[in-house]
Amino acid sequence: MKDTPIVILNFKTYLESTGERALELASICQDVADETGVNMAVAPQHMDLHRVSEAVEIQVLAQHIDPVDAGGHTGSVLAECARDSGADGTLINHSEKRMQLADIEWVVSRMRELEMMSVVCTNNVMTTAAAAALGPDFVAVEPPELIGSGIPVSKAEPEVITGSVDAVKKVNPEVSVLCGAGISTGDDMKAAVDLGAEGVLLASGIILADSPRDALLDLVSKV
Ligand SMILES: O=C(CO)COP(=O)(O)O
Repeated sequence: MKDTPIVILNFKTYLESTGERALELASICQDVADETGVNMAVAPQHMDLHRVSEAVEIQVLAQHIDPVDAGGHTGSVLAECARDSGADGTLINHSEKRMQLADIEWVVSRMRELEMMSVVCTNNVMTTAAAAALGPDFVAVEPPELIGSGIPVSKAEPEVITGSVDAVKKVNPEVSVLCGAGISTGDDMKAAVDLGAEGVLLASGIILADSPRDALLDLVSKV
């Protein structure tokens, strides 16, 4: 059983969520999860996976894993290395790190073999349906033009969420649908959940807030 609604905070490459500040932000997420009972996960940069996963009990995800087996692949991110660094799973095909379909399938399968969580990011209803056919744990639909815009997908493009939820039900009802892009407030998250999303994937609204703790508490206050 997946514990939803879930909030996944993607640390991206913001300085505000890098290094020591990744640790601070992950601890805040842990505190908010403990205080509110809302399931939270964090996706720090690869270099921060180990220290973050040592410091918190909430789930820690990689931002990307390469479709490679162990061996001669200099510079690639190996699934087993992410796991041994403390990752419980990974984001796959984020719009800032797009992959080919066969490679997405490869990483989803490897996550399943390693009993790790897979979150495939998509950009619209059609790609959400395609991703659901691969059987990941989650798909996260994020219209790229709204990412980092402060304009929440759950208000600007509600049909992308309802359309994704409907499509995924038909293709593979075991897959949970998340949404993201421009989400930052409790109203944004409530609107997403009311539209059928089982959680949100977000970044700038929390990471760049004056008080990430207050922003997170507000985010989960209505679900
Ligand atoms: O890309 C996103 C999360 O992975 C969304 O980013 P923002 O929350 O900054 O719009």
